[in-house]
Amino acid sequence: MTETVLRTTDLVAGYIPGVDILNGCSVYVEKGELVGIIGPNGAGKSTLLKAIFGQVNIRSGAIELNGGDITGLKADKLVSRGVGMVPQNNNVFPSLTIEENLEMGSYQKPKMFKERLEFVTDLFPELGKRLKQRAGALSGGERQMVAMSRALMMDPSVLLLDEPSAGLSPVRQDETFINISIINKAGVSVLIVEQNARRALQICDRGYVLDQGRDAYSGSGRELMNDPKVIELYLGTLAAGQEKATADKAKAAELPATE
Ligand SMILES: Nc1ncnc2c1ncn2[C@@H]1O[C@H](COP(=O)(O)OP(=O)(O)OP(=O)(O)O)[C@@H](O)[C@H]1O
Repeated sequence: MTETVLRTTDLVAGYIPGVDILNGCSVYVEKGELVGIIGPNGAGKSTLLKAIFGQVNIRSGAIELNGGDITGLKADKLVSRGVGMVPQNNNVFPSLTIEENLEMGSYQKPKMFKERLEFVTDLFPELGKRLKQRAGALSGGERQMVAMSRALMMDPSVLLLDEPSAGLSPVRQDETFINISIINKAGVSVLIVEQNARRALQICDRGYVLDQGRDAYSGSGRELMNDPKVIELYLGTLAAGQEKATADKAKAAELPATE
């Protein structure tokens, strides 16, 4: 039986009074799922994650975590309830070591540190070897790995990732998508917002296309990637879309094997 970990229902939210950015947005994540949010610039993708994470005023609608109402809770409460968030920018403390960054991730429950450190270094052995290295000295992709690991230190019910591939080179983007798959395969439910729509849909179980603050389309990653309407409106032309998807898929199939 499926179990819904996160659900937004008819969410209306915005930054400035009288200006709504989300206009009735309903999405859900089942336990163990990797769900992607794609859509044009300004559609409200990042705003959706920020609204879930208590950083945007919610005017109406509801957010539930594991069946309990979390609408309007502030970020620190949400973290202790089981929401992990990796913002797009400034998501590591550059002057701290990797280990100190991970400690910051478990500051609400320091007793969990040892066990969770084992969990994240099992997922990413490279982290375990470099615990004393300063986060500021890492590549963009490695920093993203630290940021995601930091959010995993509280053993979240759901991990929210805001455009994790933004600003990374194509190779680092590939590494980041592989790392997200690794996290999800370890049983973590993930909601990811991405501008790199095709690449995100390749790794997602399900996805939503957000348009003007509404969930305009939803389906499996494959369905959305092959839906002519979605391709035409959001992924480029049909032919180019299919060509690119095939090339990306071939590349994706190669990458994990070459690690
Ligand atoms: N802090 C803010 N204050 C006021 N308006 C904001 C703020 N952040 C975002 N917006 C506005 O909200 C709208 C949606 O922005 P959002 O970042 O959620 O879009 P997005 O779908 O993530 O797009 P992109 O892919 O370009 O980041 C935009 O019109 C943006 O200008």
